[in-house]
Amino acid sequence: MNRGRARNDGRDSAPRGRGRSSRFAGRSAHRHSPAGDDGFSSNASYGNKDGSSRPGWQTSPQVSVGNISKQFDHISTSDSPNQRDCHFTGTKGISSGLGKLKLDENSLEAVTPGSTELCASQSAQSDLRDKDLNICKPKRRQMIDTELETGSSLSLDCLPAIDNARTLNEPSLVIGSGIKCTTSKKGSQFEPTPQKKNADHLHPGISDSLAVRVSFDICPVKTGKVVMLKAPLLVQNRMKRNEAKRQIEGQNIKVLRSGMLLLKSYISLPDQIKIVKKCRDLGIGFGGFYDPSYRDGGKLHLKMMCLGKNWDPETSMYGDQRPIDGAKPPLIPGEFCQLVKGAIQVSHSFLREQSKMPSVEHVLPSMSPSICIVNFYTKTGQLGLHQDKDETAESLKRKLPVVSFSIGDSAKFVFSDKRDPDNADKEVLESGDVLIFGGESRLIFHGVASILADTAPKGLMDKTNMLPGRLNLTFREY
Ligand SMILES: O=C(O)CCC(=O)C(=O)O
Ligand SMILES: [Fe+2]
Repeated sequence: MNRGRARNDGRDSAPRGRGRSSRFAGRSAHRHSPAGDDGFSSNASYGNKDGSSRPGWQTSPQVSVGNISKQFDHISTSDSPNQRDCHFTGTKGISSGLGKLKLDENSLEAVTPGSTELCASQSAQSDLRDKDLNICKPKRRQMIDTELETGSSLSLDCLPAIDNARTLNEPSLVIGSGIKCTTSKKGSQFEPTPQKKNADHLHPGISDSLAVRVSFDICPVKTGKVVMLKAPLLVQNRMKRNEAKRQIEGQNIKVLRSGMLLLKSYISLPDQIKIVKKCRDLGIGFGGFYDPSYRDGGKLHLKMMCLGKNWDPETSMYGDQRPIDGAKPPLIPGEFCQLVKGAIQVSHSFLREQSKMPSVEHVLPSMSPSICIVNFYTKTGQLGLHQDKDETAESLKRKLPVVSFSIGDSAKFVFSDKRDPDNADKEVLESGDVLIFGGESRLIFHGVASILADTAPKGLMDKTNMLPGRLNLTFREY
C-alpha cells in the first residue's frame, strides 16, 4: 500500500521521518472474503434527511439480519478462556530456546485465518470467547504440565495473563510458540497467547530469536490505588464542546473528492468502545500490535497490527504470515466487516440521492474487506503522505475503496493528488468518523500530519481505559 515514508528517490515528503514504505510490489491471487455474509450491517438512519438518530451498527439500510451489538456483547467482552499467565516455577531461565513449550490444552487456533476466509464469522468467534470470563476478573489458578524441547518437564503455575500484563503495564514478550512471557519482580511468566500454543504456525524459516516480539496493550489496567486526577478545566471544557459538537453534527456526509467521502460520527460511541476492546484483545495476542519498521530499520511512528492478511512495511507486500515472528494475522471480526459494508451502503444511498442516478457503483465501487490494518498513534504519532497501492492489480483496477475508521483522539489528516504536503488538503478526522476513498480517489496521497491530543470522547476513554492516542483501522479488499 505504499504507506508513505521518506524515500531515497525523494518522492516522499512531510510529515517527515515517518510513514510507510513506497516500494510497490505486484501480486497475483485475489482472495475473496465472505465478509459480512453473516448479515451485519449498519446505520439504517445514517444520513437520513429527517435527522433521526443513528442506531449504530445494529441495523442496515437494506439488510437487517442480526443485531451486531448483541453479537458483539457475546464475543468481545473478554479474553479467550484459554489465555493463561503462567509463573515459571522451574529453574530454567527465559531464552528464545524455550520457543517450543508444549501445552496440551484445547486448541487456540480459531483466530487464525483460513485459506479463504479472512473475516470472522460469528460462530467461529463465539467459540473463542467466553462471555462469562471477564478480563478484569482473576481466574482460577491452574497447573499445566509443560515440557521443554530439551525434555525437561516443568510445572507452570498459571495465573490470569491479561490481569498481570495489564496490571504491570509492561511490554511483554511473545515467544514464537505462542507463549507470551512477561518479566516482573515475581519472576518470569508465560502465557499461551490466544491464537495457538504450538509452534507449527510459525514459518519454518523463522528462528526463535526472531519470534520474540514485544506486544502492546492499548488499554492497560491502572496499577495500584486509582487516583482520579481531574483533567484541567480547559481540557474538560474542550471535551464537553467536542461531545456537543459531535451530537449536533451527527449524521453528516461530506464529499471531499469524487469517490472520497467522509461520514462524520458514523460509528456510535458504544460501537467505538466495542471496537477498542476488540482491538485491545487482539492487540495483546500473538500477531498483535508491534513496532513496525522499514527495511533500513527506520521506525514508523505508530503501533501496527494486521487482520486478515499481513502487510509488511519492509517489503510493502501482503502475506499470510508476519515475517518478523511468523504470526498469522487474526481474522477480521465479522462486526467490523458489517460496519464497513454499512458505511458503503449509506454512501451509495447518499450519492444516489445527490446524483439522481440509479447506480453509483462507478463513482464508489462496493468492496468486501479482506485486510484490515490497525494503527495506534500516540499523541506524537504521524504517518507520511503515501498511496495505498499494495493490494492486487485487480483490486486497484476496480478502484475498490479503502474504508478508514477513526477512534480516540482526532487526527489532522492530509490528502493530495500529488505527493506535495505543502499543498495538501486537510481534514480533521474525529472519533467515530469513517473516511472512504475509492473510485477516482483510490490512489490519493494521504497521511496523518498530527494527532490532536486530548480530543477523544471522554466516555470512550472512561469505558475502555485506552491510552491517550488514536486508533485507526483501514479496510481494503485484497
Ligand atoms: O490513520 C489514518 O487515518 C491513515 C492510515 C493509513 O493511511 C494507512 O494505514 O494506510
Ligand atoms: Fe494509507
